[in-house]
Amino acid sequence: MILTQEQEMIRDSLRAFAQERLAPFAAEWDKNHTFPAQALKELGELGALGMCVPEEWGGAGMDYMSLVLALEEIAAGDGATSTIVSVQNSLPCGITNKYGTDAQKEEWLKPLARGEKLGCFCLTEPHTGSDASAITTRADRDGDDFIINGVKHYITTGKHADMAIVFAVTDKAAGKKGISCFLVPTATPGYTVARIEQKMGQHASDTAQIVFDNCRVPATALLGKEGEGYKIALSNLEAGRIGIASQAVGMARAAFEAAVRYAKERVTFGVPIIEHQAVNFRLADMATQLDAARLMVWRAATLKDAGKPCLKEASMAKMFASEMAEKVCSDAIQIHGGCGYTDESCVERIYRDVRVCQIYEGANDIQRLVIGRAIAAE
Ligand SMILES: CC(C)(COP(=O)(O)OP(=O)(O)OC[C@H]1O[C@@H](n2cnc3c(N)ncnc32)[C@H](O)[C@@H]1OP(=O)(O)O)[C@@H](O)C(=O)NCCC(=O)NCCSC(=O)CCS(=O)O
Repeated sequence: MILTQEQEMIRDSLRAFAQERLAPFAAEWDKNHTFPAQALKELGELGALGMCVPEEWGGAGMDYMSLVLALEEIAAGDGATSTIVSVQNSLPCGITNKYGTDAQKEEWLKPLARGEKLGCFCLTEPHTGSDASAITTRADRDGDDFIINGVKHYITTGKHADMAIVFAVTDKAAGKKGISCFLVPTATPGYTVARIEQKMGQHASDTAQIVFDNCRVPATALLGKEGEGYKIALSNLEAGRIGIASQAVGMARAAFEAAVRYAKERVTFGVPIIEHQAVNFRLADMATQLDAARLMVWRAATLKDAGKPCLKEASMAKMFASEMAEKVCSDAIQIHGGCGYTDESCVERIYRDVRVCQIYEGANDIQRLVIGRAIAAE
């Protein structure tokens, strides 16, 4: 696959930014659980927080391929930052751009796309993750308003976000077609950050539990039509999953590159360990798996840019890339030996950071279900 000159430029400029402004700080952010606010501001100025939003709405007006190229580079610098950027682009920006009214776009999409404001995506609930249509958060009509009550769980940027895309049941009897989507400013009374999760990795990105307690929003806060929420969630998660796949490739690439550097420096039995066939063959397998995953990401992004269906290809890319990434990071630890298991090297952090790519925005068992269904329908 050949990139355009513009796509190459985007990749190169994000690579330079990530290596200068993210990678040197990633270990410290991880240790201190520091939210990368300044880096996000700078990424916003580069246009990386609203990459596919049209220029008239404050975005960079680029294609999806450019977004996945940017996400790989950002993830190679810091996995946690890439998650915040991926969610912001695919979900708050993606959904507000597609379904927002001009007024909603003026108020929210412009600052989101410029990185002046952050958004989050509230679908998952404590008892409803994979089975997304079983959510119980309610939005009850009260005159010209809706009143939202319920609990959302594992919400990326839930604490730092200025707005939330919230899915809630407006008509219980209608099942999947009774779910609606709302744009909720997080300053609205009744939006409460109830808990911050203590995670295995990605410490620089907050993952919050949000309680909606009589959170009143006007009916004009609806995104799309009443009852369209489930479809909005699933169709945008399809795009989000390509982004997650690209993040997995970026994190795995960073671990692979660290392993190559170490293998050239570390001497055993009188030679750099890269000259030992066991290490050299391991690196060969890692490089091949990485390339395969990247090609799957690029294929899904190309289909999306062409407006072609890519549900199966997006799920395949997410599943393959995230599982590849765990293996490549584990191999990178193995090549580093003892120091790979300590914070002396970056690979133990990347291994922790990348693990969640098999879980969030649709666990890989759900990706298998989506792929299997598509095969059965062909
Ligand atoms: C497990 C599921 C795959 C099950 O899906 P369903 O069988 O319940 O869905 P369908 O009946 O097939 O579809 C419903 C409706 O939506 C339309 N649809 C579905 N996919 C698409 C698409 N890609 N593009 C366009 N439209 C689509 C479909 O045609 C139907 O419409 P009609 O009825 O025909 O009009 C599913 O529940 C699933 O994917 N589960 C996983 C959920 C998930 O990923 N959760 C994680 C969310 S991330 C989160 O909340 C944390 C926040 S974070 O910060 O990221």
